Amino acid sequence: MSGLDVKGLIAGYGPEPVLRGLDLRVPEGGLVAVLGPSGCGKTTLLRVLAGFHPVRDGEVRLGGRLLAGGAAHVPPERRGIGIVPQEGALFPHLSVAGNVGFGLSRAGRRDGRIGELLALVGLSGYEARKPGELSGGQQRRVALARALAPRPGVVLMDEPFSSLDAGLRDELRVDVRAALRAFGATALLVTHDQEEALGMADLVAVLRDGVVAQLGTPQEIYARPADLGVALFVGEAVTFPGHAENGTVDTPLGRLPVQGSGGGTVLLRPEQLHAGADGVPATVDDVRFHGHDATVSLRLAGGERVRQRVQGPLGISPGDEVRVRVSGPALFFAGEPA
Ligand SMILES: Nc1ncnc2c1ncn2[C@@H]1O[C@H](COP(=O)(O)OP(=O)(O)OP(=O)(O)O)[C@@H](O)[C@H]1O
Repeated sequence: MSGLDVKGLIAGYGPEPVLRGLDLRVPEGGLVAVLGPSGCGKTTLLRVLAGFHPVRDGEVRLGGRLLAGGAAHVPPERRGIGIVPQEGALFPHLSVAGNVGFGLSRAGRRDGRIGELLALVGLSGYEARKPGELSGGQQRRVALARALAPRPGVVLMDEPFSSLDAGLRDELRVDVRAALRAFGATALLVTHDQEEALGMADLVAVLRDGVVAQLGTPQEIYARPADLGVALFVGEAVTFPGHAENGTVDTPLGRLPVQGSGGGTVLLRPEQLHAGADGVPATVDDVRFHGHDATVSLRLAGGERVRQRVQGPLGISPGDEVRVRVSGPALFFAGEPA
C-alpha cells in the first residue's frame, strides 16, 4: 500500500471535535486538494498529519506505515512528511541553499541535490541569496524545494499561494504542479480557493462538518456534486425551488429536463445561460467585466434574479431587454430546499 491513508480520523481541541470521522486517500504520485471554507478544519487536518496534533480516534498511514492511531504516534521529524507552510516561512538568517539543505544530511547537501531542486523550482543561481532578498513568489518556490529535499513520502501544502497577487499565483500554481510532477511527489494541498483546488489537483476533497463531503476529480465535483451544499460551495450557481415530475421541472427559465422527482432545488451554472433571440424575456440589471469574461445580472419577468457568464465581446449593457435560454443539463437536488 502506498500513498497517504486517513481512516475515521477524529481530532480537535474542545469537547466537540473539529474532524469527526474523516476518511481520505492521497494516491502515490497524486495531488489532492482539500477544499473547505474558513474554520472547517483544514489546518487542523494538516497538523494531525504532520504529527503536531494528536488523533483522538482513527488512523493515519503513509506508504502503509502507521503514523498515528491506537497507541502509535510517530514524532513529526520521523514521519517522512514535507511541509510547505503558509507564507513559506523560511529561516531568514539562512541562505536559499541553507534553507533548501536544512533537512539534508551533510552528504546530501554536497551531492548536488540543492542545485537540482532549485532548478526544479526555477531558481538556479539563487543559492547565496537570503530570503529577505527574494520576492514573495520566489520565497514560496524555496519553501517547496526545502520540503521536497529529504524526498518525503508526502508533501503537505497549507494555502501555499495566499497573499500573492493574482498573476503570480497563477504562474506559481502551474510551476508548482509541474515541479511536483517532475519529482513524482505525493502531495496534499489545503485551500479555501475553489479555483486553485479545481485548477491544480488530480482529486478534490470537499471538507464539511469535519468529514469529506465528496472526493472526486475536479470535473466530477463541479458537474456532479454530491449534494446541494457541495454544488453551492464549488462554483457559482443559479438556483430555483421546483417540483420535478416525469423527468422535467418548471422554472422561471422554462421547463428543464432533470433526473429525480418531488420537491427540491434546480441548479444551473451561470455559463449555461445564454442571451439571444430565443428564450424567456429578461432585463439586464448589471454587467461585471472580469477581463477574460463577464458576469451579467439579469432580472426575469417574475422578478427573479439570475447570473449569466459571458465570454468574448459583450454587446449588452444595463437596461437592455434580452431573451435567455438554457443549455446543458440542469442538476436537481430532491428534498433539498435552496
Ligand atoms: N489551538 C486551537 N484551540 C482551539 N480551537 C482551535 C485551535 N485552532 C483552531 N481551532 C478551531 O478549530 C476549528 C478549525 O480550525 P482550522 O484552523 O483547522 O480551520 P481552517 O479550515 O484551516 O481555517 P482557515 O481556512 O481560516 O485557516 C475552528 O473553529 C477554530 O476556531
